[in-house]
Amino acid sequence: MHIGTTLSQFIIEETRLYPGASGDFAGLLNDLTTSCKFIGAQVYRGALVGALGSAGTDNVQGEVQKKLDIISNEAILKSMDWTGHLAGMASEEMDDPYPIPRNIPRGKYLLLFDPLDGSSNTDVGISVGTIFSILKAPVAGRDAELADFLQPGVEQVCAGYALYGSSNMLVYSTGYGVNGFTLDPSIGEYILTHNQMRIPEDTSEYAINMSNHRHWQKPVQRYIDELNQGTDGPRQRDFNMRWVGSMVADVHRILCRGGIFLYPFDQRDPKKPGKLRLLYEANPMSYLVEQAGGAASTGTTRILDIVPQGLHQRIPVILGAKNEVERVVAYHQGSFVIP
Ligand SMILES: O=P(O)(O)OC[C@H]1O[C@](O)(COP(=O)(O)O)[C@@H](O)[C@@H]1O
Ligand SMILES: [Mg+2]
Ligand SMILES: [Mg+2]
Repeated sequence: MHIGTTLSQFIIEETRLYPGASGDFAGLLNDLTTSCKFIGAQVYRGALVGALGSAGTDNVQGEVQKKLDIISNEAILKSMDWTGHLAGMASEEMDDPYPIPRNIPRGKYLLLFDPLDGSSNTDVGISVGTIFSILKAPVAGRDAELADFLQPGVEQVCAGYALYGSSNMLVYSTGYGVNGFTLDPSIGEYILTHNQMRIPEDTSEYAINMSNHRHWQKPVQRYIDELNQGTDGPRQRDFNMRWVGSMVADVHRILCRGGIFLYPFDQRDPKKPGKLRLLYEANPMSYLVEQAGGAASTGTTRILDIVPQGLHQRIPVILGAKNEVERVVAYHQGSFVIP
């Protein structure tokens, strides 16, 4: 597909790759990306539409919800629950799966999403986004049960995100590489601008919240300390650090120019294996990263192989440049011999 292709043209072309496709998936993706245009418009208008600040409610994660968390969640539910493409939806902001309204036919797909990623940045004008993951419903045409959502990441048929940053971008994959589209506000269309995005196997840029250093386990402390030692240390070259505090923005940077992103296990709350959610954040981002030639691990396990135990399960996340992720994994295995 050539640069300049509209998203709808791209989706139609991609559907040709699936002989016998009904068009349901194309319809689902079109409807979902329309809600991303709406959410983006709310984010960009911000204070003008009273969208900033806290909603004063807590979510199932025990976090105070921002108004934009709620606005985004509602936008996706309302633009998707009547389409007939879905057997069910699950959101980072809702305790339980969202049942499709009674009078609507149940579809073939399940939609899982983080309606607004980077909530701590909503009120300060820093990039935020929406992350989504699409699975096949084990039994099409009936209400999805909670267990239906607990499929390993390898089962995803599509994953992506919308980034509400200096421009509104949509990046996704259906298993044929990763492509990025930029919203042209003058025509309201996403246009293909980033074809077949690739992550270089090596990098000199890492992203981690350094303020958690003392809470990390030894392998991660060792890895990060060596990066910070630069030319004075065993890596014998300098590394640069970036941390936006919005996973969607940090991962987008890695898809654009490479890097490694870590939100590792930390000992602050040993019961909580990590901050990021497996189904809404780790799985879709790991799918994109692997499709772009990178790797994604907890430090000990390939993320896409994990069998989810719960809707809001959290895990450690280490993803990006293949050789760096493999080095962190090797440190976890206690082998100091780098592969
Ligand atoms: O504030 P911290 O500890 O650096 O955490 C930042 C991380 O938390 C998140 O904001 C969590 O996502 P939500 O905003 O969707 O809750 C990630 O986007 C980001 O990578
Ligand atoms: Mg998030
Ligand atoms: Mg969120």
